[in-house]
Formats: sequence, C-alpha cells, structure tokens
Amino acid sequence: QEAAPKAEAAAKPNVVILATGGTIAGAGASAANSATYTAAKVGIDQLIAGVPELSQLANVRGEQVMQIASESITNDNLLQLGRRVAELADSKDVDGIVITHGTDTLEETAYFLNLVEKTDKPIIVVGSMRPGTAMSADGMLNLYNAVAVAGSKDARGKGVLVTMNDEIQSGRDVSKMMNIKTEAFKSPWGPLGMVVEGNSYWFRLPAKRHTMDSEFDIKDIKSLPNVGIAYSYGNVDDTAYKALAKDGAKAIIHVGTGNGSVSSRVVPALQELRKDGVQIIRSSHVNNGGFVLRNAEQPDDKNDWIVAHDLNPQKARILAMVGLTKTQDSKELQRMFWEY
Ligand SMILES: NC(=O)CC[C@H](N)C(=O)O
Repeated sequence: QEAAPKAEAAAKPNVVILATGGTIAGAGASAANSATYTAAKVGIDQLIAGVPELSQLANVRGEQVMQIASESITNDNLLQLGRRVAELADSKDVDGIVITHGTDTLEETAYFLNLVEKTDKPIIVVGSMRPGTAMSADGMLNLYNAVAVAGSKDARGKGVLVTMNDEIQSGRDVSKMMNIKTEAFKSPWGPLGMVVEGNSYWFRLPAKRHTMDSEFDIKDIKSLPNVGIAYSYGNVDDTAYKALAKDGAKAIIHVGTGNGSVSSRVVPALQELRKDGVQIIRSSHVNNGGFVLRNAEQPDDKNDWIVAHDLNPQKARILAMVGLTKTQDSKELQRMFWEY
C-alpha cells in the first residue's frame, strides 16, 4: 500500500522524465508573476537540477521531447510522445515514466496514453499552475510526487496517472476544472489516492479498460483522423457542424447542453451529416462532469448517433480518434465509449 522511498533506497527505481513544456517549464519576469509568464522556457536538465531531492526517490534522467505550450499540441506531437513512451516502457532498465506537460491539454494527453500504451509500468503526467520563478511555485512538489509515484511498485497496472496538488488522479477521469488555482485538476469521480512526502496512499481503482487491457496499441497507429468539436448554446445554429464536416471531419463531438441535448435548429443537419458518413457523438458542456445517456434527450438508435457518456468533449475527441483507427462502425464506437 505505501511506497517507502527510504526503504527502496538500496535498489532505487529508474525513472525517465519526458519533458514537453508547459508552465512547469515556465518563467516569469518576477516572483510576483504567478499568472503572467512564458510557458515552455526551462529545459529538462535545469528542471531536474532544481529538485535535488528527486535523487533520493529514483535514478532520474530527462529527455526533452518537445518544448511547447500544450494548447498548441498536435496529433503528430501526441503520436511522437506516445511512441517514445512505448519505447521506454519496453526497456528493461526503465521502471517508470514521468511526462511534464502544460496543463491546458494535459487531460487529453493523459487519456490518450491511457488508451494506447501497452504496459503496466507507471506513466505519470504532471504539470504546474505557477512557473518555477513564482512565489509558492507548485511544480517542484508536483514533479517530486510524480517521480515518487512513477518509481513505486503499487502504481503499476493502474493506468496513466496525474499527480497535481498532492492528489493521484486517473488520467482517464481527470480534468482541468479551474485555471487560476493550484487546486486545478479534479475528477468527477474523485482522486484514486494521495501522495504525501513521497509515499502513495491509494483509495480506489479505475474501472474502465486501459493500457494492458486496452485493444489499442500505439505501435499500430500510423496517424489520427480528423475529429472536430462544436459547442452548443441557446440560439445556436448548424454553421460550425457543417463547416467541420466540409473540412473532412470523420466525427463531430457535439458539446451539448445538459444531457447532451441538441437544439431543434441543429438536429436536421446532424441527421444529414450522419447519412453522409460523419459520426455524431453527443457530449455535454456541464461544468462538473457530464453524463450523457443513450436515447435520453435524443433518439440515438434512430439517428445512429453515439453518446460520450461521462467523457468531456475533449476526451471524447481523443477516444473517437483512437477508435476510428480501428472501426468505422457506430455500434463498435459506442461500445468503446462504454468500455473506456
Ligand atoms: N499551467 C499551464 O501549464 C498552462 C500553460 C500553457 N497554456 C500550457 O498549457 O502549456
């Protein structure tokens, strides 16, 4: 249950940190700049040197995979990162992998890796809400916790994890729910555990398929298809949906109101697009986690639409892209939305 860093000191685990940028690698003009700064500035060697205590937890080495703010991450970036994670996971001298990442799309990358990495070795995605140059910066402790969990035996087989604000979250469930607090990352279903002074305390396990139990494998994925997201609101019309389809979207994530409901002004266009072969996936924009049910609000069986269930729109996009690399069948895709 507890990973004891001191007891493991005799045979320290080998942890690789893959750096991608974000605020955890950010720098501001003064210590008072907690929110105004430039992301993706500091290299991985400097980040590791800034937390000498990491060496008490593990034999740590770093690799700079990219240096970007995560709002600019592309599908190619995701594939590049995923392939490097798989190579390292296959390596006998690697016990755990940490990925430092901007927080804006951290939840998407964590979910993607959770779906496609065929390993039970711990994979931890971590970021920070304040740059290292700011007062009360949170990156050092978040990184320390990430390395502690990555090197611990009891994190194995639990899927991709996220360590922010002392919590251990499932990469599948976690989402950035608030963008100015260090308490930014939450899951609608709660954290899996806590990490305190390098020790992990677990309370629950993910119920959805992931990593070793997943039917997806990064090694089989050559490219990811075009999947777009269209946001709904009162007085919405079908312009965005049609434009996404015209641009070649294979699936459109409908960011619906409430239970993924669809405005009467939009329904006919979505029925038409489905007839043209575009997959229509209903998700919800409610803030603390949507829960979209099949054939509630809309007749999904009749329309041949899919529901994202509890996945938020950005996570639904990730699963749709990965699922579409395997099947074009809406029933198969719906099965995936229940199982992952
Ligand atoms: N807190 C952050 O990491 C946000 C910085 C930046 N927008 C990014 O996601 O990379």
